[in-house]
Amino acid sequence: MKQIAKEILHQVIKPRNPDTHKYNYGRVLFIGGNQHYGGAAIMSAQAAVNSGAGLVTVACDPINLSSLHSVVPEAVFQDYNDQKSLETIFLKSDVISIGSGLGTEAKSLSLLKMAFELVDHSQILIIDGSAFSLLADNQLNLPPASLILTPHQGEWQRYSGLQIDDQSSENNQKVLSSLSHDPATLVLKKHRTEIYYGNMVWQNTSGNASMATAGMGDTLAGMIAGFVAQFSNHVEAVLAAVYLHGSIGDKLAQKQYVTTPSEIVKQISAEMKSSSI
Ligand SMILES: NC(=O)C1=CN([C@@H]2O[C@H](COP(=O)(O)OP(=O)(O)OC[C@H]3O[C@@H](n4cnc5c(N)ncnc54)[C@H](OP(=O)(O)O)[C@@H]3O)[C@@H](O)[C@H]2O)[C@@H](O)CC1
Ligand SMILES: Nc1ncnc2c1ncn2[C@@H]1O[C@H](COP(=O)(O)OP(=O)(O)O)[C@@H](O)[C@H]1O
Ligand SMILES: [Mg+2]
Repeated sequence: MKQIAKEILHQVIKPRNPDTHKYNYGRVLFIGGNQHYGGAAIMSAQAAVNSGAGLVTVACDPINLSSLHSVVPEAVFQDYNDQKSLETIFLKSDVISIGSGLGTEAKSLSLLKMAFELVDHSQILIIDGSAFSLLADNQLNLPPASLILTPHQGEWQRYSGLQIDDQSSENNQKVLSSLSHDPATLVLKKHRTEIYYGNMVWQNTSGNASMATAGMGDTLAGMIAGFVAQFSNHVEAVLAAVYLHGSIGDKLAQKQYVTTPSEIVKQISAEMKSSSI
């Protein structure tokens, strides 16, 4: 298993070409944020915006509209009940992240099915949070797209059928390759998060227990979305996002006991700047 170290940031994050505009940095769509979990979609959007995604849209329950705009005015709102408009935005997106705060009700399942039907080979689909509970309880095949799965160990247990004690590299690789036709990226979140792609396995070396706070994974999904939207090698971009998320937490934990998602997102851009030099 390879260790992910700081060098990955310098490898992935490069100075921006001066002659560019926002659409060169990717269109990202989040589908999630039901009546109870609006915060999850908002935290993801905030992380993607601060990671440099060019245009971020959040398709969520309309109850979240004013809180979304008060926290992240940069994000575009889309009512997830308006199927036609959602489909139009979906087809124009480079990266779609579904599941953070999606919930497990009938609406959540119909949105997941819609995403699996619409997604295309040229798009990157991130699957997070509630989507794993839906996948575990319903017979759905993963679609043909560049897939990035970001479960925590409990979600992976539910979906893969592997008890946490049985989640060895060999077992995880075996299940992952059986789940999808094309190689998918698995980000198995835990104290030392592991990333799987084909026959490669990496272990993160950053992150700490001050980060065991609600929304920390939603924030990571947003950072991954922002990174894969703008950096071309999407596996390296995932490694960099995972490392940066943990290393920001490590810096903050030198001076504080608890780290919140809002504090992480404030540091992303400055850390990216110092890594790009
Ligand atoms: N403000 C908001 O809007 C927020 C919205 N959120 C949204 O909520 C949805 C559900 O997300 P969720 O994480 O609560 O998942 P859930 O399906 O209840 O599984 C949790 C169970 O799994 C187990 N477990 C085992 N290993 C684990 C590990 N490493 N890390 C964590 N858990 C681990 C553990 O079992 P235990 O160890 O306690 O026996 C635990 O009881 C999802 O859409 C998410 O985006 C949240 O982000 C919060 C903020
Ligand atoms: N003890 C820990 N050490 C390192 N990282 C942690 C620790 N606890 C939580 N994290 C990180 O926080 C995130 C939690 O993700 P998740 O459980 O999906 O959160 P949520 O769904 O509440 O947003 C993961 O990236 C995980 O690696
Ligand atoms: Mg989560």
